Amino acid sequence: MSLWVDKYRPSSLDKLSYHQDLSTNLKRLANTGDLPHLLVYGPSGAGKKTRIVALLREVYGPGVEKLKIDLRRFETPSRKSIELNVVTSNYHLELNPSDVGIYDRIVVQDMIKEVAQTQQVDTNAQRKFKVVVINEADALSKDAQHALRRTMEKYMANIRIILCCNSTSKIISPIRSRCLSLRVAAPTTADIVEVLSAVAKRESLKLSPALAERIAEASERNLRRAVLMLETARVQQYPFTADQTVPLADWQQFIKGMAQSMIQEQSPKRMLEVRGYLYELLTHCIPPSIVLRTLAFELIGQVDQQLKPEICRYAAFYEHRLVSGQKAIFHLEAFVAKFMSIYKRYLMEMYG
Ligand SMILES: Nc1ncnc2c1ncn2[C@@H]1O[C@H](COP(=O)(O)OP(=O)(O)OP(=O)(O)O)[C@@H](O)[C@H]1O
Repeated sequence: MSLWVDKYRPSSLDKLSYHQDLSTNLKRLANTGDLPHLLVYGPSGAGKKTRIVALLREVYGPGVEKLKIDLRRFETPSRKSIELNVVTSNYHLELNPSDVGIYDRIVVQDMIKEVAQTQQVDTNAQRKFKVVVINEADALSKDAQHALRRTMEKYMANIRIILCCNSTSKIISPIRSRCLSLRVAAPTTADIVEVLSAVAKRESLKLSPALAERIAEASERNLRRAVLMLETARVQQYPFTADQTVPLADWQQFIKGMAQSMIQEQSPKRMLEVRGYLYELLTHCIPPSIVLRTLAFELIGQVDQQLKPEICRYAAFYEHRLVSGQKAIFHLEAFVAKFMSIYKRYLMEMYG
Protein backbone atom coordinates (compact mmCIF):
# COMPACT_ATOMS: atom_id res chain seq x y z
CA MET A 1 0.00 0.00 0.00
CA SER A 2 1.44 3.32 -0.94
CA LEU A 3 0.96 6.78 0.48
CA TRP A 4 -1.48 9.07 -1.29
CA VAL A 5 1.35 11.35 -2.37
CA ASP A 6 2.69 8.46 -4.47
CA LYS A 7 -0.60 6.84 -5.37
CA TYR A 8 -2.10 10.01 -6.83
CA ARG A 9 1.00 11.50 -8.41
CA PRO A 10 -0.03 12.35 -12.00
CA SER A 11 2.11 10.36 -14.41
CA SER A 12 1.65 12.20 -17.70
CA LEU A 13 1.70 15.84 -18.79
CA ASP A 14 -1.99 15.69 -19.70
CA LYS A 15 -2.97 14.66 -16.21
CA LEU A 16 -1.10 17.44 -14.42
CA SER A 17 -3.32 19.90 -12.66
CA TYR A 18 -2.44 23.63 -12.22
CA HIS A 19 0.27 25.61 -14.12
CA GLN A 20 -1.38 24.58 -17.39
CA ASP A 21 0.86 26.93 -19.40
CA LEU A 22 3.93 25.18 -18.12
CA SER A 23 2.49 21.75 -18.98
CA THR A 24 1.68 22.93 -22.52
CA ASN A 25 5.21 24.28 -22.95
CA LEU A 26 6.71 21.03 -21.70
CA LYS A 27 4.57 19.10 -24.15
CA ARG A 28 5.72 21.27 -27.00
CA LEU A 29 9.31 20.87 -25.90
CA ALA A 30 9.01 17.07 -25.71
CA ASN A 31 7.55 16.87 -29.18
CA THR A 32 10.23 18.90 -30.91
CA GLY A 33 12.37 15.78 -31.21
CA ASP A 34 15.25 17.37 -29.31
CA LEU A 35 15.57 18.53 -25.74
CA PRO A 36 17.79 21.26 -24.30
CA HIS A 37 19.50 20.91 -20.93
CA LEU A 38 16.97 21.99 -18.32
CA LEU A 39 17.15 23.76 -15.00
CA VAL A 40 13.91 23.12 -13.12
CA TYR A 41 13.55 25.16 -9.97
CA GLY A 42 10.92 26.07 -7.42
CA PRO A 43 10.05 25.61 -3.74
CA SER A 44 9.71 22.23 -2.07
CA GLY A 45 6.48 20.39 -2.80
CA ALA A 46 5.66 22.53 -5.85
CA GLY A 47 5.66 19.51 -8.16
CA LYS A 48 9.07 19.72 -9.85
CA LYS A 49 9.85 16.02 -9.76
CA THR A 50 6.35 15.12 -10.92
CA ARG A 51 6.74 17.40 -13.94
CA ILE A 52 10.18 16.05 -14.81
CA VAL A 53 8.92 12.45 -14.72
CA ALA A 54 5.89 13.41 -16.83
CA LEU A 55 8.17 15.12 -19.34
CA LEU A 56 10.39 12.04 -19.60
CA ARG A 57 7.33 9.90 -20.15
CA GLU A 58 6.25 12.17 -22.97
CA VAL A 59 9.71 11.97 -24.53
CA TYR A 60 10.35 8.24 -24.17
CA GLY A 61 6.98 6.62 -23.47
CA PRO A 62 6.02 4.40 -20.51
CA GLY A 63 9.40 2.58 -20.64
CA VAL A 64 10.92 5.28 -18.40
CA GLU A 65 8.73 4.10 -15.56
CA LYS A 66 10.49 0.72 -15.42
CA LEU A 67 13.02 1.69 -12.79
CA LYS A 68 15.76 -0.12 -11.00
CA ILE A 69 18.09 1.00 -8.26
CA ASP A 70 21.81 0.41 -8.67
CA LEU A 71 24.38 0.79 -5.94
CA ARG A 72 27.38 2.37 -7.65
CA ARG A 73 30.90 2.46 -6.29
CA PHE A 74 33.38 5.22 -7.00
CA GLU A 75 36.98 5.62 -6.01
CA THR A 76 38.36 8.91 -4.74
CA PRO A 77 41.91 10.05 -5.64
CA SER A 78 42.99 8.93 -2.16
CA ARG A 79 41.62 5.46 -2.96
CA LYS A 80 38.69 5.75 -0.64
CA SER A 81 35.64 3.90 -1.88
CA ILE A 82 32.31 5.77 -1.89
CA GLU A 83 28.85 4.46 -2.72
CA LEU A 84 25.77 6.07 -4.20
CA ASN A 85 22.33 4.81 -5.13
CA VAL A 86 21.39 5.58 -8.72
CA VAL A 87 17.88 5.14 -10.09
CA THR A 88 17.92 4.07 -13.73
CA SER A 89 15.64 3.15 -16.60
CA ASN A 90 16.67 2.21 -20.13
CA TYR A 91 16.48 5.85 -21.09
CA HIS A 92 17.52 7.93 -18.14
CA LEU A 93 19.18 7.93 -14.78
CA GLU A 94 18.67 9.94 -11.68
CA LEU A 95 21.25 10.82 -9.09
CA ASN A 96 21.68 12.80 -5.96
CA PRO A 97 25.40 13.61 -5.95
CA SER A 98 25.18 15.81 -2.87
CA ASP A 99 24.68 12.58 -0.87
CA VAL A 100 28.40 11.91 -1.13
CA GLY A 101 29.36 15.36 0.22
CA ILE A 102 32.73 16.67 -0.94
CA TYR A 103 33.16 13.82 -3.42
CA ASP A 104 30.29 14.99 -5.62
CA ARG A 105 32.65 16.04 -8.41
CA ILE A 106 33.84 12.45 -8.91
CA VAL A 107 30.28 11.18 -9.10
CA VAL A 108 29.19 13.84 -11.59
CA GLN A 109 32.22 13.29 -13.82
CA ASP A 110 32.31 9.50 -13.75
CA MET A 111 28.60 8.91 -14.11
CA ILE A 112 28.07 11.30 -16.99
CA LYS A 113 31.14 10.06 -18.82
CA GLU A 114 30.00 6.49 -18.41
CA VAL A 115 26.49 7.17 -19.69
CA ALA A 116 27.75 9.27 -22.57
CA GLN A 117 30.13 6.59 -23.74
CA THR A 118 27.61 3.76 -23.79
CA GLN A 119 25.35 3.63 -26.79
CA GLN A 120 21.61 3.62 -26.34
CA VAL A 121 20.93 -0.10 -25.76
CA ASP A 122 17.41 -0.02 -27.06
CA THR A 123 17.64 0.37 -30.83
CA ASN A 124 13.92 1.17 -30.96
CA ALA A 125 14.39 4.18 -28.71
CA GLN A 126 13.08 7.27 -30.41
CA ARG A 127 15.88 9.52 -29.17
CA LYS A 128 19.58 9.21 -29.50
CA PHE A 129 20.24 10.90 -26.20
CA LYS A 130 19.90 9.74 -22.62
CA VAL A 131 18.78 12.02 -19.83
CA VAL A 132 20.62 12.46 -16.54
CA VAL A 133 18.47 13.99 -13.80
CA ILE A 134 20.49 15.60 -11.02
CA ASN A 135 18.51 16.25 -7.85
CA GLU A 136 19.39 18.88 -5.26
CA ALA A 137 21.61 20.55 -7.83
CA ASP A 138 21.91 23.64 -5.64
CA ALA A 139 23.81 21.56 -3.09
CA LEU A 140 26.54 20.67 -5.62
CA SER A 141 29.97 22.05 -4.78
CA LYS A 142 31.48 24.62 -7.13
CA ASP A 143 34.03 22.03 -8.14
CA ALA A 144 31.31 19.60 -9.18
CA GLN A 145 29.46 22.34 -11.02
CA HIS A 146 32.52 23.21 -13.09
CA ALA A 147 33.06 19.53 -13.87
CA LEU A 148 29.42 19.32 -14.86
CA ARG A 149 29.74 22.28 -17.19
CA ARG A 150 32.69 20.69 -18.98
CA THR A 151 30.92 17.33 -19.36
CA MET A 152 27.76 19.06 -20.56
CA GLU A 153 29.65 20.57 -23.45
CA LYS A 154 31.69 17.54 -24.31
CA TYR A 155 28.85 15.04 -24.46
CA MET A 156 26.03 17.21 -25.76
CA ALA A 157 25.62 14.78 -28.69
CA ASN A 158 24.17 11.96 -26.62
CA ILE A 159 23.29 13.33 -23.23
CA ARG A 160 20.86 15.85 -21.79
CA ILE A 161 21.02 17.07 -18.21
CA ILE A 162 18.00 18.02 -16.13
CA LEU A 163 18.92 19.86 -12.96
CA CYS A 164 16.33 20.02 -10.21
CA CYS A 165 16.72 22.48 -7.34
CA ASN A 166 14.99 24.96 -5.06
CA SER A 167 16.84 28.06 -6.10
CA THR A 168 19.12 28.98 -8.98
CA SER A 169 21.18 31.38 -6.89
CA LYS A 170 23.69 28.68 -5.99
CA ILE A 171 24.10 27.45 -9.56
CA ILE A 172 27.11 28.94 -11.37
CA SER A 173 26.25 31.20 -14.26
CA PRO A 174 28.00 29.13 -17.00
CA ILE A 175 25.59 26.29 -16.18
CA ARG A 176 22.59 28.58 -15.97
CA SER A 177 23.37 29.99 -19.37
CA ARG A 178 23.57 26.52 -20.92
CA CYS A 179 20.17 25.41 -19.61
CA LEU A 180 16.62 26.34 -20.31
CA SER A 181 15.28 27.52 -16.94
CA LEU A 182 11.82 26.40 -15.94
CA ARG A 183 10.28 27.79 -12.81
CA VAL A 184 7.69 25.65 -11.05
CA ALA A 185 6.03 28.10 -8.67
CA ALA A 186 4.28 26.87 -5.54
CA PRO A 187 0.64 26.05 -6.26
CA THR A 188 -1.86 28.57 -4.90
CA THR A 189 -4.12 27.64 -2.00
CA ALA A 190 -6.98 27.27 -4.48
CA ASP A 191 -4.87 24.87 -6.62
CA ILE A 192 -4.14 22.81 -3.53
CA VAL A 193 -7.82 22.71 -2.53
CA GLU A 194 -8.57 21.36 -5.98
CA VAL A 195 -5.96 18.60 -5.73
CA LEU A 196 -7.13 17.67 -2.22
CA SER A 197 -10.74 17.44 -3.39
CA ALA A 198 -9.69 15.23 -6.30
CA VAL A 199 -7.76 12.90 -4.00
CA ALA A 200 -10.70 12.73 -1.58
CA LYS A 201 -13.04 11.93 -4.45
CA ARG A 202 -10.87 9.09 -5.67
CA GLU A 203 -10.73 7.70 -2.13
CA SER A 204 -14.55 8.08 -1.92
CA LEU A 205 -14.27 10.42 1.07
CA LYS A 206 -16.49 13.37 1.90
CA LEU A 207 -14.26 16.41 2.29
CA SER A 208 -15.88 19.76 3.00
CA PRO A 209 -14.41 22.79 1.17
CA ALA A 210 -13.83 24.45 4.56
CA LEU A 211 -11.53 21.68 5.81
CA ALA A 212 -9.73 21.44 2.45
CA GLU A 213 -9.11 25.18 2.68
CA ARG A 214 -7.73 24.92 6.21
CA ILE A 215 -5.37 22.09 5.25
CA ALA A 216 -4.22 24.04 2.19
CA GLU A 217 -3.54 27.12 4.34
CA ALA A 218 -1.62 25.09 6.93
CA SER A 219 0.52 23.45 4.24
CA GLU A 220 2.13 26.80 3.34
CA ARG A 221 1.60 26.07 -0.36
CA ASN A 222 3.56 22.83 -0.20
CA LEU A 223 1.42 20.29 -2.06
CA ARG A 224 3.20 17.23 -0.73
CA ARG A 225 2.67 18.44 2.82
CA ALA A 226 -1.00 19.13 2.10
CA VAL A 227 -1.67 15.63 0.74
CA LEU A 228 0.19 14.06 3.67
CA MET A 229 -1.85 16.19 6.09
CA LEU A 230 -5.07 15.04 4.47
CA GLU A 231 -4.04 11.41 4.84
CA THR A 232 -3.09 11.94 8.50
CA ALA A 233 -6.38 13.74 9.14
CA ARG A 234 -8.20 10.75 7.61
CA VAL A 235 -6.47 8.39 10.04
CA GLN A 236 -7.14 10.66 13.02
CA GLN A 237 -10.81 11.29 12.44
CA TYR A 238 -13.33 10.21 9.86
CA PRO A 239 -16.02 11.35 8.97
CA PHE A 240 -14.28 14.68 8.71
CA THR A 241 -15.63 17.74 10.49
CA ALA A 242 -14.90 21.25 9.23
CA ASP A 243 -13.32 22.27 12.56
CA GLN A 244 -11.19 19.20 13.30
CA THR A 245 -7.57 19.91 14.16
CA VAL A 246 -5.24 19.98 11.18
CA PRO A 247 -2.26 17.84 12.11
CA LEU A 248 1.16 19.49 11.92
CA ALA A 249 4.18 17.39 11.05
CA ASP A 250 6.20 16.11 14.03
CA TRP A 251 9.18 18.29 13.26
CA GLN A 252 7.03 21.42 13.07
CA GLN A 253 5.56 20.62 16.48
CA PHE A 254 9.07 20.01 17.75
CA ILE A 255 10.36 23.39 16.54
CA LYS A 256 7.32 25.08 18.08
CA GLY A 257 8.27 23.56 21.43
CA MET A 258 11.86 24.65 20.93
CA ALA A 259 10.80 28.27 20.32
CA GLN A 260 8.69 28.19 23.46
CA SER A 261 11.56 26.94 25.57
CA MET A 262 13.83 29.70 24.20
CA ILE A 263 11.28 32.31 25.20
CA GLN A 264 10.79 30.84 28.67
CA GLU A 265 14.42 30.91 29.70
CA GLN A 266 17.67 32.33 28.36
CA SER A 267 20.62 30.65 30.02
CA PRO A 268 23.63 28.49 29.15
CA LYS A 269 21.69 25.50 30.49
CA ARG A 270 18.76 26.16 28.16
CA MET A 271 21.20 26.78 25.33
CA LEU A 272 22.61 23.30 25.88
CA GLU A 273 19.13 21.78 25.78
CA VAL A 274 18.33 23.60 22.56
CA ARG A 275 21.56 22.31 21.06
CA GLY A 276 20.29 18.79 21.76
CA TYR A 277 17.02 19.60 19.96
CA LEU A 278 18.91 21.00 16.98
CA TYR A 279 20.99 17.84 16.68
CA GLU A 280 17.81 15.81 16.93
CA LEU A 281 16.31 17.70 13.97
CA LEU A 282 19.46 17.49 11.88
CA THR A 283 19.88 13.76 12.45
CA HIS A 284 16.30 13.33 11.23
CA CYS A 285 17.35 14.99 7.97
CA ILE A 286 15.34 18.19 8.37
CA PRO A 287 17.32 20.65 6.21
CA PRO A 288 19.07 23.30 8.34
CA SER A 289 17.64 26.19 6.33
CA ILE A 290 14.11 24.92 7.02
CA VAL A 291 14.94 24.60 10.74
CA LEU A 292 16.21 28.18 10.85
CA ARG A 293 13.29 29.56 8.90
CA THR A 294 10.61 27.73 10.87
CA LEU A 295 12.25 28.63 14.17
CA ALA A 296 12.54 32.29 13.20
CA PHE A 297 8.86 32.44 12.19
CA GLU A 298 7.79 30.74 15.41
CA LEU A 299 9.81 33.20 17.49
CA ILE A 300 8.58 36.22 15.56
CA GLY A 301 5.01 35.09 16.16
CA GLN A 302 5.55 35.01 19.90
CA VAL A 303 7.62 38.10 20.73
CA ASP A 304 6.81 41.75 21.18
CA GLN A 305 6.33 43.92 18.09
CA GLN A 306 9.49 45.96 18.64
CA LEU A 307 11.76 42.88 18.58
CA LYS A 308 10.51 41.48 15.29
CA PRO A 309 12.69 43.47 12.87
CA GLU A 310 15.88 42.63 14.77
CA ILE A 311 15.06 38.92 14.86
CA CYS A 312 14.28 38.95 11.14
CA ARG A 313 17.57 40.66 10.43
CA TYR A 314 19.57 38.10 12.41
CA ALA A 315 17.66 35.17 10.90
CA ALA A 316 18.66 36.46 7.46
CA PHE A 317 22.22 37.04 8.63
CA TYR A 318 22.65 33.51 9.96
CA GLU A 319 20.87 32.01 6.98
CA HIS A 320 23.47 33.63 4.77
CA ARG A 321 26.22 32.14 6.92
CA LEU A 322 24.49 28.77 6.78
CA VAL A 323 24.60 28.86 3.02
CA SER A 324 28.19 29.97 2.70
CA GLY A 325 29.57 27.93 5.61
CA GLN A 326 29.95 24.23 6.20
CA LYS A 327 28.82 23.09 9.64
CA ALA A 328 25.14 23.99 9.94
CA ILE A 329 25.00 23.44 13.68
CA PHE A 330 27.37 26.37 14.37
CA HIS A 331 25.15 28.86 12.62
CA LEU A 332 21.92 27.50 14.03
CA GLU A 333 23.35 27.70 17.53
CA ALA A 334 24.68 31.18 16.89
CA PHE A 335 21.17 32.27 15.94
CA VAL A 336 19.74 30.71 19.09
CA ALA A 337 22.36 32.48 21.23
CA LYS A 338 21.70 35.78 19.47
CA PHE A 339 17.97 35.46 20.03
CA MET A 340 18.48 34.66 23.70
CA SER A 341 20.69 37.70 24.19
CA ILE A 342 18.26 40.00 22.37
CA TYR A 343 15.33 38.67 24.34
CA LYS A 344 17.10 38.79 27.68
CA ARG A 345 18.18 42.39 27.09
CA TYR A 346 14.61 43.29 26.23
CA LEU A 347 13.27 41.64 29.41
CA MET A 348 15.84 43.45 31.54
CA GLU A 349 14.93 46.79 29.99
CA MET A 350 11.23 46.18 30.44
CA TYR A 351 11.14 44.66 33.88
CA GLY A 352 14.54 45.58 35.34
N1 LIG B 1 0.25 18.73 -11.05
C1 LIG B 1 -0.04 18.00 -10.00
N2 LIG B 1 -1.29 17.56 -9.77
C2 LIG B 1 -1.59 16.84 -8.69
N3 LIG B 1 -0.70 16.47 -7.76
C3 LIG B 1 0.56 16.85 -7.92
C4 LIG B 1 0.97 17.63 -9.04
N4 LIG B 1 2.29 17.89 -8.94
C5 LIG B 1 2.69 17.28 -7.80
N5 LIG B 1 1.67 16.65 -7.19
C6 LIG B 1 1.74 15.95 -5.89
O1 LIG B 1 2.59 16.69 -5.04
C7 LIG B 1 3.61 15.87 -4.47
C8 LIG B 1 4.93 16.61 -4.47
O2 LIG B 1 5.41 16.78 -5.78
P1 LIG B 1 6.94 16.66 -6.18
O3 LIG B 1 7.59 15.51 -5.48
O4 LIG B 1 6.97 16.68 -7.66
O5 LIG B 1 7.49 18.02 -5.60
P2 LIG B 1 8.94 18.68 -5.70
O6 LIG B 1 8.73 20.08 -6.12
O7 LIG B 1 9.85 17.83 -6.54
O8 LIG B 1 9.39 18.65 -4.18
P3 LIG B 1 10.84 18.58 -3.51
O9 LIG B 1 11.63 19.74 -4.03
O10 LIG B 1 10.52 18.71 -2.04
O11 LIG B 1 11.40 17.24 -3.87
C9 LIG B 1 3.63 14.61 -5.32
O12 LIG B 1 3.78 13.48 -4.50
C10 LIG B 1 2.29 14.56 -6.02
O13 LIG B 1 1.45 13.67 -5.36
